[in-house]
Amino acid sequence: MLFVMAIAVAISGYLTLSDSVEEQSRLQQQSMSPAFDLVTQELVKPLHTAQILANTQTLRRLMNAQTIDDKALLDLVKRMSMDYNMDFFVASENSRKQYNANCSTLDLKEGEVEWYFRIKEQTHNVAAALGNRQDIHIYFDVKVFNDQGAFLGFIGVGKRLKTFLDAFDSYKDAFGYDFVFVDNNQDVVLASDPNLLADGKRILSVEQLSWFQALTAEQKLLPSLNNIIVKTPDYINLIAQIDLKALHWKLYLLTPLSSRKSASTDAYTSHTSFVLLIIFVVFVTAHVIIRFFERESAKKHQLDPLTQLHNREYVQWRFDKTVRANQEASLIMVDVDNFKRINDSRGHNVGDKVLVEFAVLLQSELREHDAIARWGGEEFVILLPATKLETAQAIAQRTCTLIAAHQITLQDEADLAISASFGVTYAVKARSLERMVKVADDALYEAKHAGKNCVRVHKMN
Ligand SMILES: Nc1nc2c(ncn2[C@@H]2O[C@H](COP(=O)(O)OP(=O)(O)OP(=O)(O)O)[C@@H](O)[C@H]2O)c(=O)[nH]1
Repeated sequence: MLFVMAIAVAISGYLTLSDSVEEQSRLQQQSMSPAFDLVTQELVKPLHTAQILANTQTLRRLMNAQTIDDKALLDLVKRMSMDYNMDFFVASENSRKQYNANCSTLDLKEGEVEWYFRIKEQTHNVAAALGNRQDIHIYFDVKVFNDQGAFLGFIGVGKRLKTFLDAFDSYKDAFGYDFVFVDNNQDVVLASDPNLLADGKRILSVEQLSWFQALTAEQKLLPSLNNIIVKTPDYINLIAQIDLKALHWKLYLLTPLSSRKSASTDAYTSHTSFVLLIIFVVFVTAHVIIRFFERESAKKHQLDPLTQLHNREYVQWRFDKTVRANQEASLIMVDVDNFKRINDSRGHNVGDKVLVEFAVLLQSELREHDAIARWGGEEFVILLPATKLETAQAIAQRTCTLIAAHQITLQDEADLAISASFGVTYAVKARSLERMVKVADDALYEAKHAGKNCVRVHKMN
């Protein structure tokens, strides 16, 4: 049983391992793909659209005019916003005005509109900034140039982040991961942890985050942290990194391994229980079957304590084999004559001795494949499989003669002569032992009535 249990645990371990690897890949796949989709849909797409529009001739022509046609530019912004279903704006260097999708304009005054003058000075042509603190938005600003490369202003798109953050929150609930957007200065610009959200006053560097600090010096220098596992005293995280090249941003997705651990533990528990249950059922079934066969076998092999002959069960078992083999069979019932008188006159012990010697005499005339049993009292049954009636009758007759000629020698007593009566029957196809015994018994009864010490034959109907 211990061996079986050890195998069970080993199988379970193997199944769990392969399952947990599958489970982990599946979880990773499951948890990452919606995040990638979300980033593409909510962030990369608006950014790319703004980049394409920055190069359109109509926009560049309107923005390149010395005197900006405010109405025409507002119309264009409105049309682009409707066409792409995004809120675009244009900030013009020549008019120092911002043209919004809702047809409003805003003067771009130095000292008041900080982003315009800051991003204008940056070398990158694309910038992203968080704004509108009450309903947080991300703004992508793409520089627009004329054919000569002179700076004309920006085309920008504002993306409301509430949907983005809500979606991330639901993924966080489902998969437990966190995200952190980091700009080219390694500053955290956007994160699922509200405490990390840049608020304009306090900008955190990614290097201040506990998981980043837990990385080795070599890992920190790697171009990508994809598939790096990082351990802090509180958690173990798997990192996935997406580079938003246009913005020079990186997105880190942190998936806690604890949820995977529990998935693996669950898989292990369920497999072990399943395998143990199967082992238990197999064990109990095997036990019951073995016990059944042991009992059957014990019954078959139980010998009569006095004569050492087999019992009825053994004859039944041999008879069933004959039936299965579709064989003919003969059957002889034998009964010691006047046995009561022997018992009464010579005592029970002598009666026993007679039965023992009688059994030996019966066997002496039988063949290897014949089956003999003590049927009860002084009555015996002999099954002769694959034996014709004539042969069985001849065997019965020989045995009858042998017994009648035999003298039982007794200590301090005169020898004792015995005889027996025989009833024989035969079946072309053995079907029912009970039936054959009944017919043979009838023949035996006839032999007794015919004066005993003789053989009688009754054929089966
Ligand atoms: N000594 C001894 N006697 C037994 C044993 N089993 C049964 N008997 C006795 O065998 C006797 C059988 O007697 P009956 O059935 O009248 O048969 P019978 O005297 O042989 O008469 P017939 O069969 O007509 O020849 C009974 O007295 C039983 O008590 C046994 O194991 N040992």
